[in-house]
Amino acid sequence: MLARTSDPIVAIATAPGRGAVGIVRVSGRQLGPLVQALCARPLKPREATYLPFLDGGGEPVDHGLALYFPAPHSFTGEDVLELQAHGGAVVLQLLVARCLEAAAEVDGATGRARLPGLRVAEPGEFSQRAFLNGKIDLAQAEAIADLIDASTEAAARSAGRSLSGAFSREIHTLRDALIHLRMLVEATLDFPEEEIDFLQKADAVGQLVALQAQVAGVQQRARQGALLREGIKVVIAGQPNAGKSSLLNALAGAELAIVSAVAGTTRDVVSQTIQIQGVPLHVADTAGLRESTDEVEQIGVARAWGQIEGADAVLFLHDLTRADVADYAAADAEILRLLREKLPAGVPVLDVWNKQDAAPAQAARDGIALSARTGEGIETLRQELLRLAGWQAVPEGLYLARARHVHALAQVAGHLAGAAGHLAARAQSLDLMAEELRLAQNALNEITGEFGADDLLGVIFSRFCIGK
Ligand SMILES: Nc1nc2c(c(=O)[nH]1)N(C=O)[C@@H](CNc1ccc(C(=O)N[C@@H](CCC(=O)O)C(=O)O)cc1)CN2
Ligand SMILES: Nc1nc2c(ncn2[C@@H]2O[C@H](COP(=O)(O)OP(=O)(O)OP(=O)(O)O)[C@@H](O)[C@H]2O)c(=O)[nH]1
Ligand SMILES: [Mg+2]
Repeated sequence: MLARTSDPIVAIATAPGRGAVGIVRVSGRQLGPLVQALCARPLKPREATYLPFLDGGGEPVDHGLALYFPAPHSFTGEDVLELQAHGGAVVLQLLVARCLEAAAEVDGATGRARLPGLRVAEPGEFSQRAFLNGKIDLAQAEAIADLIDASTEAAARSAGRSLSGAFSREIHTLRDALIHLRMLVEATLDFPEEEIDFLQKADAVGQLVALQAQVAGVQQRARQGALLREGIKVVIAGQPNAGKSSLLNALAGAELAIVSAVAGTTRDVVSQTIQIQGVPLHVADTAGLRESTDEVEQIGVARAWGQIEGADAVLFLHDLTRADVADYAAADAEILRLLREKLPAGVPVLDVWNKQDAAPAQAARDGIALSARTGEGIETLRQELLRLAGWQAVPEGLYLARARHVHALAQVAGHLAGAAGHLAARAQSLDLMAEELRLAQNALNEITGEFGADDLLGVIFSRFCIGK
């Protein structure tokens, strides 16, 4: 649950650990008396002032820059005080403690506490206030967290674009077109005798078709953005000694997993996130799949299946030097049968033929032939992985969307399809069409948070880091 939104709050805004500068930030309704206690003078709005930050005895805790942003012209929309101090864990803790202490002190001028109720902020609470005070919408607030968490340049750039409001503006454009259509339909419902004429004249069908196309476009870019943010999980599976660990190492460009000629080397799952054109791929190397009497190996095989069941794509690795041996091929066929049985529909299984360097020239096989040892064919595999992930390298206009946004857009598309059905059926079901359009708008509004349940907000903001 989120804490009370009216309390003044304080937190260290910079990353934990040592740094040249560290910032303590306070947000609340009336910070003047607190400023007086800490800085011993009033601060000019939005101007950096170098001064000592004072403790209760008038001694400096640190010397730094104080910044005061009077409401509503601040990040949160409330009064904000920033103490930009030296970046040490202890000095910043001392400053937070000093803020709490000064807030509780009685102000000589008023006879009341300087800042009643000041408390340490919950994670995400500064951004939550910015949202509640209309400084940013929900999609932008999420973009702040995504920008901070971005692990690739492409992810950071598209989060920056969402933060600037580009994603929200597209959602607003869709919403405006939707509202226009709703007005048309609702007006027709109010004047039933003119119905056909009205909708035809305004080309309601054309408007709806155009809107569906726009939603499809945004959906596509949001899906790509979600991919950039979340990536996909790729599991390397196959018989012992196929070269699974060698392949993980080749993809990662590092000796992460133990490679040996002993069949059954890998037992624990070894996972690594690699990037291909900025798309994060979470790759897992697993134990070779075979019947075993070794207890530890059995556990390894069970873990491998556990990984496979959670995969977005499986690389089924085969040893080309043994692919024509009847027993080997039969074991592969059995593994494939189990893969099909255990994998949800739609999860691709890509055949990868390893040890091409050591295999005699072969007839072409479905899938990709490569050598984890020499690196031959690895680039082809990387491109194929991008394709499997659904990456289409849209060069411009990506937003770092979340699964939540993709889901909401799918709902919008579903309701619009419903509306189109009712529109085709005409008079009998115009009220049903109106309802579908209303539901479509609700789903759109959920993205920017202009309509949304409190629990949804709680989930989003509680995942922020403290002080954000
Ligand atoms: N020192 C510091 N750097 C920071 C932040 C901060 O809080 N403190 N931010 C925190 O995340 C980000 C910047 N976000 C901010 C957003 C709005 C305003 C602000 O003062 N807005 C006013 C005035 C706008 C204007 O002059 O154009 C407003 O919206 O009315 C400040 C910071 C990144 N860098
Ligand atoms: N010639 C050749 N040998 C390879 C290649 N890839 C792997 N090997 C060798 O095949 C053997 C097994 O490689 P690993 O990567 O340990 O195989 P694995 O599939 O992880 O095996 P388990 O962990 O036991 O299931 C090692 O001796 C590797 O050096 C390759 O592309 N060419
Ligand atoms: Mg291995």
